[in-house]
Amino acid sequence: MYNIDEWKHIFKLDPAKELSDEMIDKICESGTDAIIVGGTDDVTLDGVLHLLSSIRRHSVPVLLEISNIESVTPGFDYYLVPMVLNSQKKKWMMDIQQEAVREYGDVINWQEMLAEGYCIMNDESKVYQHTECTLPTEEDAIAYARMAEHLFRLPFFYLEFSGTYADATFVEKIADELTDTKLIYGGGITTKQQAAEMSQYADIVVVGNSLYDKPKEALKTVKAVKQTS
Ligand SMILES: CC(C)=CCC/C(C)=C/CC/C(C)=C/CC/C(C)=C/CC/C(C)=C/CC/C(C)=C/CC/C(C)=C/COP(=O)(O)OP(=O)(O)O
Ligand SMILES: O=P(O)(O)OC[C@@H](O)CO
Ligand SMILES: [Mg+2]
Repeated sequence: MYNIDEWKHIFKLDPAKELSDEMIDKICESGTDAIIVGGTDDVTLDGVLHLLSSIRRHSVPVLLEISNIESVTPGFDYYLVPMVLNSQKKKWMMDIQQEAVREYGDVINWQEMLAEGYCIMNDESKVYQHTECTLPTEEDAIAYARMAEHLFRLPFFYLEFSGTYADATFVEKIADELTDTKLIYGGGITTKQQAAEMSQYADIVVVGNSLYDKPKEALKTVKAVKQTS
């Protein structure tokens, strides 16, 4: 339906946080390639439906990044299924997803499902603590990237720095390991310079929290990424 291979920039909106209708309109008309609806805490069906109905007034593609089964609803273009590679618990990598497929497997439209291998690098982020991660070294992260590409053949490897900006040389090293699996970088992008820098290495950059904290600057990241490509 959409050419995901051409996507470079995505905004991530959290169903548990407030944004004005005016801001949602600006985000949707910013030229971003897609919107992800997703978050860690307090993601409810009501919150997801509320955001979806506002975003659907625009033509931008919209994806639900599933954080719990209770908040999944039809109406999205795609569904991202996180698998947390550096969790200590099999639950967050395999079991929770297996339970969902066991329950709903007969009705899943597999064309709409996209798996993401998450490597969570900020030990202070909510998602790191929630999914009971261990902090990878550079060698560990490279190994996860190689597994995503060569063993699991995942469509996406998500280098997650949620709330903090990474060292670009580290992101470059991870990018060098990936050919078919696309590298998504997310974390701490608040300026157009940062967006442009990460866009040199990641296939897709994701901008989340700065939409809530520094919205004017966040909106400028779209153009910065498009100019780099
Ligand atoms: C369309 C339709 C109705 C289909 C029905 C069939 C169906 C239900 C299909 C689902 C198929 C499937 C396999 C689903 C998996 C279900 C599931 C529960 C997966 C769990 C995924 C997971 C490991 C979640 C943990 C949390 C996580 C990784 C969330 C991702 C989002 C994220 C990283 C947010 C960042 O949060 P953070 O920045 O730390 O937080 P704040 O910004 O709030 O500070
Ligand atoms: O909120 P920020 O830090 O921009 O991170 C974006 C995204 O990777 C969060 O899942
Ligand atoms: Mg967030």
